[in-house]
Amino acid sequence: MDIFKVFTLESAHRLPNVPPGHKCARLHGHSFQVEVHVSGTPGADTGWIMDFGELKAAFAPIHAQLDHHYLNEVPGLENPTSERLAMWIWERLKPAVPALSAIVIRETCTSGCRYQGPGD
Ligand SMILES: Nc1nc2c(c(=O)[nH]1)N=C([C@H](O)[C@H](O)COP(=O)(O)OP(=O)(O)OP(=O)(O)O)CN2
Ligand SMILES: [Zn+2]
Repeated sequence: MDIFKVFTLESAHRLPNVPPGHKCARLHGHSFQVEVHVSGTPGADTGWIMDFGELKAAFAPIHAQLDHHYLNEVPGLENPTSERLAMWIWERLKPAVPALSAIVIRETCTSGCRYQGPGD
């Protein structure tokens, strides 16, 4: 089984490595939706895999680093595609949430990515 919690990031970015004339080379912003998935078996007493509140607390420092920030200026996110953002979040959240199983980024209503860890 897997549980998930959704976080929203209001962030600006531009993509520095796109071909000349590409619209994403220009500075623009998104309401990124970040789905954090955690897998496991519900505890016999708790009935849950992990408290959603604990997940929110683990994500809080990441949210603080990204929300209302220019992502290109965040170390490690110089080319902030959805794919890079998903991997960046995974690397920082995994130590606090070992059962982390996927990071899903929704960059727009129609575009996004899903990352399930190294090798994916
Ligand atoms: N594989 C990726 N492709 C693109 C990324 C990305 O992160 N990974 N990012 C962008 C841009 O940041 C852009 O803001 C989003 O692109 P797009 O889906 O083309 O946005 P639209 O709002 O124009 O989408 P439509 O629903 O088709 O209007 C570009 N590519
Ligand atoms: Zn964009």
